[in-house]
Amino acid sequence: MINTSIPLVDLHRHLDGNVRVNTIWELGHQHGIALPADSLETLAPFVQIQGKETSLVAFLKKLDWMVAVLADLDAVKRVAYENVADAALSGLDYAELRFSPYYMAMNHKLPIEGVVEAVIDGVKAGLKDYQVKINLIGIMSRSFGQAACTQELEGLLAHKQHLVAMDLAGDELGFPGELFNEHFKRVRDAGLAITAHAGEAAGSQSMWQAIQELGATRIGHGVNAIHDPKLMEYLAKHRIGIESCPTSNLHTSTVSSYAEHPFRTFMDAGVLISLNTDDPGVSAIDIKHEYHIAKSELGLSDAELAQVQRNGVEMAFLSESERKALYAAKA
Ligand SMILES: O=c1[nH]cnc2c1ncn2[C@@H]1O[C@H](CO)[C@@H](O)[C@H]1O
Ligand SMILES: [Zn+2]
Repeated sequence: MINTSIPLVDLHRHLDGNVRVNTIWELGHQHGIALPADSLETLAPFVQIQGKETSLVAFLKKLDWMVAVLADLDAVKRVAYENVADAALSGLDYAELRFSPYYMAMNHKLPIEGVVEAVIDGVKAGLKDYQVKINLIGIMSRSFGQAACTQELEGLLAHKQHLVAMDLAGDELGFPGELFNEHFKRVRDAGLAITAHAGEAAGSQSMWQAIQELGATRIGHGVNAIHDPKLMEYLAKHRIGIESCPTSNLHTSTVSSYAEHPFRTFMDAGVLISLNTDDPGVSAIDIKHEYHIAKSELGLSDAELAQVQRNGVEMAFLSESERKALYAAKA
């Protein structure tokens, strides 16, 4: 199912949506933070999806316990370290880990720039112990409004040499992309690439906005493009990559079943599309699960899965020489 001669990548993976249940438990106890359950087994349903949620916003609440236990910068560093370990142990050759420092900092009033530094440190430490290539993407969490995103942007730009791109995540319906045009002008001026969550809770208009106004060259989810033939054509022609996360789309009720997921529609329209996990800790999945689902539920053949694997490498925020090196390591 996974072609071992092609690099396996995950380009859409929230570091702060992938905190181990055991780590939430340990950090909670270490820092005297009241948790909603008195055992590991009973804690899991508070942080992992059981069945599915009714909306994106309901889904996003599951991440709140993951950041509630980030009581100090060591906790942030630990979570970043474990994310590198999890990526390597799940068989990935390359992962782009994205994180929202404002969201990670807010419960315990940590310094935003300090959180960015702790994530970078934790990833560095992880790379000493595990074999995987990692790049970081900074997130602006739109759910906290424009001013919070300005603070978040500034904390991230202070360390822009450690980032490959910036993203906009959170409540897409409540906080449309137009509110963040100025923020993304600064991102473009800083020379970083841009991806944005769009067409997940809102319609195709949100994707046009992300592409034409924010400057996105990749789109997270993009599910709702299929209702807009002009957009589908545009995506294919301009090689705008769709970072698809089928299980997350089911868990947020963006699609009502795997059978209704439009992954195949994108492929048939010649759109560049890859498979990703989104919030592996919340969805309790790994990348292999998504390839398994793509085969068994989305109906992709092994040849199509190989194409999806290659699409991921093509979409990655890597230089051409890094892309070649990734392929060479598998040959
Ligand atoms: O599927 C998703 N759609 C939109 N936003 C998301 C998703 N998963 C996580 N976040 C958001 O990303 C930030 C943490 O990295 C938080 O703002 C969280 O709400
Ligand atoms: Zn996401």
